[in-house]
Amino acid sequence: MYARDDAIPTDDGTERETAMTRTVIAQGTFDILHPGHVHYLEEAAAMGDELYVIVARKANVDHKEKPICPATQRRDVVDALEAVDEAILGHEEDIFVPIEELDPDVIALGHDQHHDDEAIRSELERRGIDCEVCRASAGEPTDDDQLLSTRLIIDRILDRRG
Ligand SMILES: Cc1cc2nc3c(=O)[nH]c(=O)nc-3n(C[C@H](O)[C@H](O)[C@H](O)COP(=O)(O)O)c2cc1C
Ligand SMILES: Nc1ncnc2c1ncn2[C@@H]1O[C@H](COP(=O)(O)OP(=O)(O)OP(=O)(O)O)[C@@H](O)[C@H]1O
Repeated sequence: MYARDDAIPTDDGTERETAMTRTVIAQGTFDILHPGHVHYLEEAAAMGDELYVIVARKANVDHKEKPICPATQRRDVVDALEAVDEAILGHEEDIFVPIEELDPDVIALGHDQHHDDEAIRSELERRGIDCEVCRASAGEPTDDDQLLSTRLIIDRILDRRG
């Protein structure tokens, strides 16, 4: 399934056909990357052709501890991942502004994100954005010592060095 127009040259170069690109959005805090983030972003990338990642602003992280790293650093590290086409800083006040600008085909919510899927769907509808909302799966540790959560990494640091 495709959505966004992309002009491409035909064999004789005189006319152009239309191909479509399926755009996916993932989002999150991404403070101290770990393999769970890689799992999520690779799964989100596989849902379409282009993956954009919205990196949450500190002010909007209000359901847990604020991130340690600045937003630009979190964005730059996410942007360097192979699965990611572009990471962008989220909007400070209205989280639907980047969605309106990017006009995605899919929003991939993380497996444990606190957002209510139905509330997001109805806000998208209200704003006239035609977009699927799906949930990604949880990445599991591949060995007992893996830390697939920023909070667990910070807890381990505090435990060992605090
Ligand atoms: C569809 C969607 C769009 C979002 N856009 C933004 C945004 O523009 N700015 C922002 O600061 N956070 C944005 N967020 C992130 C949330 O506000 C929240 O901070 C985010 O879920 C981080 O939590 P997590 O790291 O626990 O997943 C967005 C979340 C969703 C689901
Ligand atoms: N183990 C994991 N498997 C799959 N997705 C994950 C995993 N850990 C985080 N994610 C996803 O990555 C995105 C960003 O997550 P976030 O930055 O909150 O990381 P976190 O490790 O869950 O943080 P914290 O431990 O502080 O809650 C979210 O969509 C989240 O669901």
